[in-house]
Parts: sequence; C-alpha cells; structure tokens
Amino acid sequence: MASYKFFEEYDHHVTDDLKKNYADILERVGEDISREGILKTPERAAKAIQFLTSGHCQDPEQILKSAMFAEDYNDMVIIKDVELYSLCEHHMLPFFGKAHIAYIPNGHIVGLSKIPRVVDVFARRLQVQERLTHDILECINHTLKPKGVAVVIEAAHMCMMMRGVQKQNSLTTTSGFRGQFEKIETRNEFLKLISSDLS
Ligand SMILES: Nc1nc2c(ncn2[C@@H]2O[C@H](COP(=O)(O)OP(=O)(O)OP(=O)(O)O)[C@@H](O)[C@H]2O)c(=O)[nH]1
Ligand SMILES: [Zn+2]
Repeated sequence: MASYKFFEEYDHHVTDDLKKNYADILERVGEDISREGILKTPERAAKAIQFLTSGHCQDPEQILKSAMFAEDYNDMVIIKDVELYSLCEHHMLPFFGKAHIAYIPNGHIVGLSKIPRVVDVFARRLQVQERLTHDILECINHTLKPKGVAVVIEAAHMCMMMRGVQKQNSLTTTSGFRGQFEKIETRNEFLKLISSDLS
C-alpha cells in the first residue's frame, strides 16, 4: 500500500465555510437559492473546489519515491497524451489538455502510473501553464535524478474561450528540458516520438 496521501474525504469545516460563500455568490448573481435544482449547489461547489485544489496537500516527491526501482535501462522512456485538467490562477476557470513526459533513467526507473499521478497533483492547484510545466519537470528531475527529463504541455484555456478574448481554437504549448534533452538531437527525437502514433 502506498504511503502517500490521496484525496479521501472533505473537511467538514472547510465545506461548511465554502457552502456559505457559494450561497452568497449564487444570491449575488440573482439566483433563488431555495429552488430545488440549486438547493444543494453550494455544497456541491464546495466539494468540487476542494477536489480541484486537492493537489496543494499532496506530496508529489513521495509519489515518485514510492515506486522507484533499480534498473539498468539507459534509453528514453516516454509517457505521452496524459490528460490534465487544471484551474488558471487568474480566473479560476479550467484549462485542460495533454502532457507529454520523458526521462532517461540514471540507474532507476519509476512506476509508470506515478508520472500521471504527479501531473494530477500539480494540476489540481491554482496554476499557470508555465509553472505547471516546470513543477512537473523539476519534481521528476530532483526526485528521480535522471540523465534527462522533458515535459511538453498543450492546453486550451477556458478563460480565453468562454469570456475575455473568446478565441475557440487557440492552443498554448509550453515545454521544459533538462539534462540530455538540452541536446538538440535528443530533444528532436522526443518531439518526433510524441507527434507519431507509434511512440
Ligand atoms: N501566461 C499565462 N497566462 C494565463 C494563463 N492562464 C490565463 N492567463 C492569462 O492571464 C491574464 C490575466 O490578465 P488580466 O488583464 O489581469 O485579466 P483580464 O482582464 O481578465 O484579461 P483578459 O483575459 O484578456 O480579459 C490573461 O491574459 C489570461 O489569458 C496561463 O496559464 N499562463
Ligand atoms: Zn484565466
């Protein structure tokens, strides 16, 4: 059994406080908070926001450390198309897309599922896409100490779609490279493999 903490239960005090605040917001925007469909909405929203920000109280290093295995494999490992959902810290609206992560082991490999778990821990915080990219990159770099690590994130931002500039088709790509991925050939191999269907 893994020793790191998953999001398991809602804090009742926090839920109660948030419920009051969400009820105020609903009234402020003109809703009748006694109507049936909306009666439980403050509580639902209180729980949803706790889940969506639950990454603040989880330890991503511990997740990686719980499944590191000594292995003499010195080639690139790529986990691509990891779906992610986060909240932008400016508007608290979702941004969502895919993360592609690669590392070159340095004596240790990591359990494959732990990489998407680390993505989720950092995504379930108020974020900007740039910091999310670096958080994932640096966490893998410090914890696994690989020969190289690379992270690319492609995401759509609801704050640019539903409101504001209202652009429906723009995608934002962010990337970070450390160690051997700073070499152009290694970086290009990674970029080629994540854009192919056979990687
Ligand atoms: N760099 C970066 N900017 C982001 C991200 N998410 C949202 N933003 C931007 O944060 C900026 C906040 O700008 P402000 O001018 O303070 O906010 P605003 O008046 O709501 O801006 P508009 O969205 O242009 O209407 C906007 O340009 C958003 O597009 C992100 O992950 N990274
Ligand atoms: Zn935003």
